[in-house]
Amino acid sequence: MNIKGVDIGAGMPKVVVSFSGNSKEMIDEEMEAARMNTSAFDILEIRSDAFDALSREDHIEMVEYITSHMAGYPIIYTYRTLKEGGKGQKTAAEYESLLADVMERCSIDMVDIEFFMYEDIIDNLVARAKSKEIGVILSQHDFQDTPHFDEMMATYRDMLESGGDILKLAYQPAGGRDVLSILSAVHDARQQFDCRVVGIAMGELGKITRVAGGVFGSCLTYGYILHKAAPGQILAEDLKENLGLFEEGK
Ligand SMILES: O=C1C[C@@](O)(C(=O)O)C[C@@H](O)[C@@H]1O
Repeated sequence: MNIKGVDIGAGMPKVVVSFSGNSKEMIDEEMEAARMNTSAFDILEIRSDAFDALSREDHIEMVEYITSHMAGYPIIYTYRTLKEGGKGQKTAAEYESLLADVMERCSIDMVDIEFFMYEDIIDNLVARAKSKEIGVILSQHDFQDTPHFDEMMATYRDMLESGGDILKLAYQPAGGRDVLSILSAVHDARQQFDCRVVGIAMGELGKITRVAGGVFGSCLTYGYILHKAAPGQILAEDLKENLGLFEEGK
């Protein structure tokens, strides 16, 4: 899956930085910091749940403001709902309408769709993304818990069957065993289903999954440049440097 020269799923995991500013001033700061750190990341994520207070038109304008200024990078559009750890308070119907509109009108390369919405919403959004040639990340987050290994495997399989190009799970581990379970699920899903996967254990305990997840098959790792978008995120610059440890021939 090659987007703007970034080959996702080949070689090292690609570093995604999340922009989570909620005003033009904050976004300007984030874009400026990104331009000063171009070697620290590969992909940009717009966390649009930060724009929840804006009207639809202003929301779209903010997204376009970022995509036009950062056009050289692959851009993921993510509206993270409250129940999956974000700030987004929209109902399922509003969520569907927003994502559909953004896919129609904005220059995004990938869209993050929360997999545990209603099935018909997922089907509609995936179909729309495919028709626009927008890459589909299907995701699930739990900021309280880590499910059992078998459940993670079933979720990865269901996500693949629903048309996900990248399948992403992010959970809060209660201990080292949970971190290992997540890495095992990443490893086995990658092997068994031959798909692009991401597995993140959040918090301090989970940092190893952000740095070493690629060894087990994770194709993306999320970091930050100015503001953390999730617990345990690592500064993009440090992330890139540490990923180098796992690079062949280094
Ligand atoms: O899904 C993810 C991963 C994440 O939750 C993290 O733990 O880094 C951060 C989110 O912005 C992103 O959409």
